[in-house]
Amino acid sequence: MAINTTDLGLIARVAHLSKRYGTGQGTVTALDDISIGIRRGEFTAIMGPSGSGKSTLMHIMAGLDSASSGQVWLGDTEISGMADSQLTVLRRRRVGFVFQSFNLVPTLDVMANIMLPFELDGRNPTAKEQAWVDHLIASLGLLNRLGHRPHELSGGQQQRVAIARALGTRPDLVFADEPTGALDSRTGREVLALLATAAREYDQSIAMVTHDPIAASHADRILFLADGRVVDDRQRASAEEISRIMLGMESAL
Ligand SMILES: Nc1ncnc2c1ncn2[C@@H]1O[C@H](COP(=O)(O)OP(=O)(O)OP(=O)(O)O)[C@@H](O)[C@H]1O
Repeated sequence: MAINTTDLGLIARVAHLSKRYGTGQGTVTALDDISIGIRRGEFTAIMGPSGSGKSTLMHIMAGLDSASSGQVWLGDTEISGMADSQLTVLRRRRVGFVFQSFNLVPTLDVMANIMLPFELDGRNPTAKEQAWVDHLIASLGLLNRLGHRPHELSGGQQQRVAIARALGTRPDLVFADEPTGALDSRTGREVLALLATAAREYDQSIAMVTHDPIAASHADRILFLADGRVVDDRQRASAEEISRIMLGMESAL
């Protein structure tokens, strides 16, 4: 099936995606025939109760895990069925990650952490890319921290370094996995505002997995998963509305 995701305004798409773990009676269906698209330039939150399949969906869309059946596209590239070596290169060039635990390299300073995706790709940034990285560093307030190691920074500062690293190569899609999970609420709000700004001002597509209604309320769109299926799809919602939807989902389980 040839699908041009770009024509659909989508940066990523899954069709009839299922993921099963184990075999026989012990089989767990983590994702059950999901078909969704992530829209280009949007900040999308993926929400759902514990065990609903959020991380599994994100890992498969990011090429970190394989599907049991169904198809997965990043841009116009079908990644389902790709060899691991191809996936590694694709992730390096076209995907950015922001994790709850920041995942910075402790022995590298801030500048080296931010430049790591270029380093891993075995190349120097072009002048235009370096200007973009410099802009990110300045706008994320990291200019006077460039020589520091991660342990010398606060949690919020470390997450800002991780965001600069994720946006630096202008990836097709940034995946954020509970990016505010390790931060206090005020610092968490700042990080969410930065992600929302990246989508609005830089047209950066972002998919964020979270179980926090306040975090999801910063997103342009919220996909709700329950039991491995998409059960709701909203364009913006308040934290209160999201909590109500989540409560309804949990009582229906
Ligand atoms: N490697 C694995 N082996 C077996 N089962 C797994 C594996 N990974 C996930 N699962 C199961 O798949 C289902 C979905 O898990 P997943 O981690 O995607 O949920 P989640 O919504 O991200 O949960 P949480 O919010 O608790 O992180 C769960 O029932 C989980 O136990």
